[in-house]
Amino acid sequence: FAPRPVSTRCCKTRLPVFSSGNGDGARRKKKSLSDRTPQEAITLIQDILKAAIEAGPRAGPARTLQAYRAFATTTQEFLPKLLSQPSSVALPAVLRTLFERMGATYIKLGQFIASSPTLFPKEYVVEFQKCLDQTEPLPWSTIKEVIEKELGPISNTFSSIDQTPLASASIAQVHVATLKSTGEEVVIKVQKPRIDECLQADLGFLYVSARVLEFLQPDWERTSLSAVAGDIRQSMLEELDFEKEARNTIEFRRFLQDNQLLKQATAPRVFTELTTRKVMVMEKLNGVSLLDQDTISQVVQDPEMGTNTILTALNIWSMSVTSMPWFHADVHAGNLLLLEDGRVGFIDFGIVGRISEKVFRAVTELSAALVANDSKGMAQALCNMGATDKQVDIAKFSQDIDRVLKRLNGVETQVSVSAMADGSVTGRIDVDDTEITNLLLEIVEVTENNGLKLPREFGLLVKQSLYFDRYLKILAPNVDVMNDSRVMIGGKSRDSVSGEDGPINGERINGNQVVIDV
Ligand SMILES: Nc1ncnc2c1ncn2[C@@H]1O[C@H](COP(=O)(O)OP(=O)(O)OP(=O)(O)O)[C@@H](O)[C@H]1O
Repeated sequence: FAPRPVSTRCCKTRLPVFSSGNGDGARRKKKSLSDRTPQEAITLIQDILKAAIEAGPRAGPARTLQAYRAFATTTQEFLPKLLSQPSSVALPAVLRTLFERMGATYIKLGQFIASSPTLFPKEYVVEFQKCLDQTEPLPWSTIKEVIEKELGPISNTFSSIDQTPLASASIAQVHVATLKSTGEEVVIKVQKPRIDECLQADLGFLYVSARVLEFLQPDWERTSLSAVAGDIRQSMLEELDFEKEARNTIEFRRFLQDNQLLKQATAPRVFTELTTRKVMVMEKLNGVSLLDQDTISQVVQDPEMGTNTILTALNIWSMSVTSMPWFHADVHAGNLLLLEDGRVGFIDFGIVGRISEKVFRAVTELSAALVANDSKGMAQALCNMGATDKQVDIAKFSQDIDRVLKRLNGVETQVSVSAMADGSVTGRIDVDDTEITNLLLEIVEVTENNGLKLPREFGLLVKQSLYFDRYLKILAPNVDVMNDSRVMIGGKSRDSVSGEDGPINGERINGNQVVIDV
């Protein structure tokens, strides 16, 4: 795994959309999203189609056909209404539907929008949360071809492979197999054929990204569009590189090992000799998704287990944020497993986030202020993190923060438990992603209303923390994160902040302590 230099060439490419040649650049900068006309939406959709078709010769005829179909079905569905009653059509829904139908590149772009509440308008962030990344599995013969091209004849390495996939998403398909050499059960994550060409050779892709960004964020003086386009490109290329994902997984395991955490949590052992950019072979973790219904029934019968599992996951994730150069930025329920041996399993290190020194320092200040219930301090920390060109009214800002915090504490959790005829208990939890996003958006909104623009990396971090907040409320309802003396925020317990003895940094991870880095 020799490190590859990251090309920045595309980030510097002069994109058509940035050109001021059409003469209306200055006017456009003053527009807001609500000023967009249906005709502009139609032109955008046509541009997307054109870019996808132009990429056809390199991405394959199937891609061109897919683009035509997506365009035809979406316009058939929405165009008549868009022309006759524009106000009755929700543009975010039109774009999201189109993206899902256009395939991998656009699904990934949609997910980027969904995970960037500091960059995009609320209605688009909420709508793109629904962007589905589940696809029809590819036939086994296609997947087999990829494996054999990358690793040689299957029979040389594997004694058996389950031809029915464990999962299938836009980029990869996952199959369970047994290693011939040791008899160990493994999973093979296989990149779908031509996906890399489709994404990378999509000549118009960066142009389309910029067009979409410009459409969603007309006020682009505040945001550096070229930087955002570069960000999207880089995060997509990273997801396409399984050697990179393997390195991340290995680094996370090393972090667990160095901190003596392997007894509480693990990440799959990667078989580097069986890993390429397109295929990754790793240890199969035996467990169930943390919020799987069957798991919950176990948890309900043994509440301590649920509490310990989620506290451990939260502790470890938070610690990794503060002590590693990157953090797992996609810890949704499907990527956290409760293993048969009681440990927590972290999987899928394809999407990671990085925080700069400046944000890291501000997050630490923010955490300390949060622990001390010091909303003025929180306002100051957010000021230190964000960008602004005017004076912020700290007193008003801190009052607004107070209101959001009160609402954060008041979030209801939906847990239903039923007793079955055979005496067992089952439970069901409705995790409402939209509500989590709304809370995050509220923080961002309050900050923006006070004249500050927060960096995207902060959005990723807060979103993960809000997920954990929700899991805690579900699985460890007796832990009051904001007031419990066992809770550690930003590496300091509430007691230690108020001058009493509290756990020190090195002792942060134990079953009873929670570390929250906002
Ligand atoms: N090491 C593993 N052990 C057991 N199951 C695994 C392992 N890796 C992946 N899986 C299963 O395969 C599914 C998909 O894997 P993964 O999340 O890595 O793929 P993905 O294409 O990046 O999906 P997404 O981005 O939608 O989460 C997981 O949700 C999990 O059920």
